[in-house]
Amino acid sequence: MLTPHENTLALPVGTTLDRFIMRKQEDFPYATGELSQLLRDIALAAKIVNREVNRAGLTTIIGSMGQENVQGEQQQKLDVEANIRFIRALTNGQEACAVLSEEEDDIIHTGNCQGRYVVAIDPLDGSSNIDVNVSIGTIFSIYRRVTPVGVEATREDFLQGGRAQVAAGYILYGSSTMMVYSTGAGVVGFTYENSLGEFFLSHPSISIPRAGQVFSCNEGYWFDYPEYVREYLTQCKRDQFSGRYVGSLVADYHRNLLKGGIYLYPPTKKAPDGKLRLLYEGFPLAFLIEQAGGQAYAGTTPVLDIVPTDFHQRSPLFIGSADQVESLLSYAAETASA
Ligand SMILES: O=P(O)(O)OC[C@H]1O[C@](O)(COP(=O)(O)O)[C@@H](O)[C@@H]1O
Ligand SMILES: [Mg+2]
Ligand SMILES: [Mg+2]
Repeated sequence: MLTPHENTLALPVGTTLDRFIMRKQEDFPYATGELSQLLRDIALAAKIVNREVNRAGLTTIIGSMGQENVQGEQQQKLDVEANIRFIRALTNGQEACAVLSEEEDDIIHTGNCQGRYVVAIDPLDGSSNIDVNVSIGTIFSIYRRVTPVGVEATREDFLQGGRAQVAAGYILYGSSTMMVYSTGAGVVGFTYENSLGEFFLSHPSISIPRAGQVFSCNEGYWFDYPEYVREYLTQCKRDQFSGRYVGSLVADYHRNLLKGGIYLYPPTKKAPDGKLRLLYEGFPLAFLIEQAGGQAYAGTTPVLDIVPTDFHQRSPLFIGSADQVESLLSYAAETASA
């Protein structure tokens, strides 16, 4: 008799995302199907954003909005477009009662107070790479609400902490488009077939190699990095590990997830708490990496153990192959004990 997880893994490569989600739900007869529908809603918005990304160079959707978002960062037209598309899909889908987006100051109430889930989202990640046709992405994180069904969601629904996530994932708009997610029973990946308009199972069970030989960080900030990070990176170079940095978190993360490696965004003078946002970048990617057998730390604290206090809170991020993250932590421990 197969366990529910094994049953899902037994599905063949080429299974459509819809069928996969349906079969996975059959493994849990008491599940209501709302989370499954929510994942379908996200996949639908991803297809629309994928279309916009693909033709961005031919439309007026490329370029800057000429204004900053709530993070004080230049907003790109595609940031705004992706934000609209995901919020619309989540609103129309009726499973999410509220959405937290990188592009919005406050929670967006969808008007679906019966919805049992809330979603935190980075609609378009790597926006500095849009204009130059380099891979970009979307990152999402799903919680079951703690407030009662029937009333509006509140801050508490979003500030439950990373270990409370029921699902998380990302879409990579790359040389092919992929959706990778976990509902807490391993990590699966689907590749989008443009002409058929479907995501197909391509990576039935993703686990990150324990020993990676890649480091990914913005070395332009080298002199701002903590000493222990510089020492670790120097050792990586002595060991002739490869340096790989796209500058789109989703793309850097995806490569390391499949091939092994560590991604580092340490605190810098410009960003003393790190640059990446906890609720829609750090938490979802940390949830996935633990599901894939890797590790994620913010300094010396596991990312998923951080208690969030703010929607747009930032945090350092060291994430990837277990051996590499542990090695980095040993440099941190040495510094602390010196
Ligand atoms: O230019 P930097 O400092 O290396 O920052 C790159 C990082 O910033 C981000 O672009 C932030 O994401 P957004 O594009 O969603 O704001 C990450 O994707 C990326 O890894
Ligand atoms: Mg981002
Ligand atoms: Mg973004």
